[in-house]
Amino acid sequence: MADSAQAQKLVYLVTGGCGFLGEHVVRMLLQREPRLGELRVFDLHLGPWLEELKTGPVRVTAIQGDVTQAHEVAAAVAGAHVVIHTAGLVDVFGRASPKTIHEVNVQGTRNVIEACVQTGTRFLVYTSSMEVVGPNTKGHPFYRGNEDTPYEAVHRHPYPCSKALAEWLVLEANGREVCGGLPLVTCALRPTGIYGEGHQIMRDFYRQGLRLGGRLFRAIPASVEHGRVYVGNVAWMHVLAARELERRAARMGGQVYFCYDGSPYKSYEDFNMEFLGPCGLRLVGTRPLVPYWLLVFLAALNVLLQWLLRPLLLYAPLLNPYTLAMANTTFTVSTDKAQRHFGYEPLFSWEDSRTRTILWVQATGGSAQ
Ligand SMILES: NC(=O)C1=CN([C@@H]2O[C@H](COP(=O)(O)OP(=O)(O)OC[C@H]3O[C@@H](n4cnc5c(N)ncnc54)[C@H](O)[C@@H]3O)[C@@H](O)[C@H]2O)C=CC1
Ligand SMILES: CC(C)CCC[C@@H](C)[C@H]1CC[C@H]2[C@@H]3[C@H](O)CC4=CC(=O)CC[C@]4(C)[C@H]3CC[C@]12C
Repeated sequence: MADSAQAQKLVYLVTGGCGFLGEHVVRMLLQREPRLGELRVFDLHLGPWLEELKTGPVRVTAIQGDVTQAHEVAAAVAGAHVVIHTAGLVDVFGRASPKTIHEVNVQGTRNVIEACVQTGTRFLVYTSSMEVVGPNTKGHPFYRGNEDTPYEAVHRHPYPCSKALAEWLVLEANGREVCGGLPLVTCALRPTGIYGEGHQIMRDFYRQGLRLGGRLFRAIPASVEHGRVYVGNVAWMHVLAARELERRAARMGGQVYFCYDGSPYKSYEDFNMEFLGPCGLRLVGTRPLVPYWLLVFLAALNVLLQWLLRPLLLYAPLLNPYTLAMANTTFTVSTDKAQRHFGYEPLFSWEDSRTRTILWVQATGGSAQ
């Protein structure tokens, strides 16, 4: 990616490229990265939609692989100019064991870093998470904070623990010498709760509302703000960060950026209603209908049931003590760091993001897709 190579076509690798966010990153790169020559999409499970991308002008290479396997990662990274590492095990419901979450999120990230170092890939963008910061186990609010806001980040749950450790590995690797003698440049992007086309949990809430006769029942006070960001803007931020990492290496290397856009500050449920409302659902109650102590009890009961039923089946409902704490603790960001460091502006307005998400829920919410 040197000056003389401005016209050179670049090879990008997106790990987790078939996931919710990964697919948007892949499509965004194809639409918005003019220097793209080859796009490698690495995932444990490849999506059939990749086939349609193979007919375009950019070479799209689908690689079925596992980030926990160092040799598979090294083979995929070899020859790539830029890696966008978005693969991860997103599990706050107890579906996977803590060991598996650690292996995928931490060891997988370590493998990506080592592959960059061994093969001479210099630019690495990591998809971190707001959860690296909080909400913490003490339920302290993080009210419209930024990357420098002091906050006691204390985690116990395997998912945030793994994301925090992986982010630290990525930032620490900034400046390491890669094969060929040049320094590795890394940065981490921290999305808050991502929404948009392909968001499974949004679809689950929609289906639950349909089953309940078009109603959802308020469980969380409307005053608790939960940060949300549109998937298209998160993808755009990844593409821009990857593009600018070389030119602005001194400024961006080793930095973290919250992902943000113009999405309004609302409670988790009120925010969902921005999409589910126009799809015919209604949120019943201006205040929580169930007392908080009962939710705490039900969440604990779900943990017990999960444990008891484990030999027979996987019982992993949305409500558990961790998700309840997540939804019930204010955590929102207000920052312009990405704008200052690499010129990020959201590509999609709130109105666009909302419309796109509504159309997606309407189109796929009731179907088995
Ligand atoms: N969904 C959200 O609200 C947020 C997600 N994130 C992060 O964004 C990234 C993407 O998350 P989502 O798209 O929501 O999840 P997702 O589950 O839809 O996508 C993750 C992708 O990684 C792949 N993957 C999992 N294990 C793998 C392995 N061992 N080897 C190769 N590929 C593997 C999956 O097959 C999947 O396609 C994750 O790193 C997650 O931690 C961060 C903040 C919020
Ligand atoms: C009425 C119930 C208490 C509502 C439960 C809602 C929960 C399922 C979700 C509330 C907050 C979500 C998480 C949050 O948006 C941040 C996240 C960041 C990530 O990196 C991964 C996803 C998630 C943990 C997200 C998961 C669902 C919630 C816990």
